Amino acid sequence: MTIPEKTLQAQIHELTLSRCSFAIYRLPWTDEPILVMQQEGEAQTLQQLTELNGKKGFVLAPFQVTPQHPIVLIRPDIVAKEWPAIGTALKDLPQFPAADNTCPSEPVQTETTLKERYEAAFDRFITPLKEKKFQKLVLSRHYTTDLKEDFRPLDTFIQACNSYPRMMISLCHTPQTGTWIGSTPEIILSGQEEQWHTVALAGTMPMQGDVMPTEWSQKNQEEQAYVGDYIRKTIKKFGSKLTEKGPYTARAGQLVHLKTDFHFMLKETGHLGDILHELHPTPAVCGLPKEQAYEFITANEGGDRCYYSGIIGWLDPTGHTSLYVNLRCMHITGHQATLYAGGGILASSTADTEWEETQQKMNTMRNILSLN
Ligand SMILES: C=C(O[C@H]1C=CC=C(C(=O)O)[C@@H]1O)C(=O)O
Repeated sequence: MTIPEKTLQAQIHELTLSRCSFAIYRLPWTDEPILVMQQEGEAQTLQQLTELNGKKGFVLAPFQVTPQHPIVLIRPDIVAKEWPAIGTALKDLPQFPAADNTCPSEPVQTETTLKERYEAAFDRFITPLKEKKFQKLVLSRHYTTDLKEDFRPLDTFIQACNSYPRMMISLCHTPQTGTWIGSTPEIILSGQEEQWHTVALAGTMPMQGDVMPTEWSQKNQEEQAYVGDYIRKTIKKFGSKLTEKGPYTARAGQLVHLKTDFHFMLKETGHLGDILHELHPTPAVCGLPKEQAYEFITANEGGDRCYYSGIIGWLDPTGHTSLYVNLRCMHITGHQATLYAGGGILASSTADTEWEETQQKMNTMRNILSLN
């Protein structure tokens, strides 16, 4: 991706310190940054995904909606593509008030403390799995790291674009959500007119140098099949002419996942919010049975997922929609970043392997931070 002018880097940095609402994103296999910005007021907040029916804009939805973490919708007063047009669009902006600086610095935890905490959560999760109360539960964690003095969000966005051509890269800021940067491999809903697409993505292995490993363990195959079954069942309620491709091995940075593509037809696009409400959270980020798993995770995970494992992207019922699950992401707070990752746990899982998998997933963001 071409590097924008230095003034643009500084301008975007300033905007992340204000009460402006904007997103810059880049779709997989494209080289085109897209800016969506609200020129006045703050992003709309919603309490339910169904409220997105018929709406257009850039969406950031949390894993769990709470008063602190609403669904936000950035009104697309400005949409600009490519750096020169983005630079022009940002020239005559009104002055936005400064963001509340209410984020006290988090103490940076040692790896030993983080691992002990993870192991305790793993124990809470594995017991009901072994008792067959759940078929699958996704356990996630987060950790906070200090950023370099000269950290610039747009630099990191560009590093992510250059490092991860297959992923959807985003930098999103609203007063309600703060600043999020991510690099996600997982579509939740994309398409236009009658043609729609979603995926079942689960199971993880590291790349072997430049070679994609393709021998999948039974555990990985099972955890992906749960996601596939759930998506198939959900999509059948809304769409017709469902076709499926996979599971096949798909690369995501230095990892590979098992992926099934689902293509289907929608007669009308005014109810995309209903589909999202039914799909989210899929067993790729939650578990089965869904409602009980959701309750269990929010009560027992021991952390706040905020916008990690929620939904991020562009929604347009009359044009093209590209919505993703917000994975491999981080929340920027002052001079710190909080990175998030999780993984599917089955009764056969072991804590060490699952911990290692979250490390590898967090490396997606960690690696580009160290490039800055
Ligand atoms: C929950 C995450 O990944 C999901 C997507 C692909 C593979 C996954 C897994 O192997 O567990 C997860 O379901 C994450 O990146 O935090």
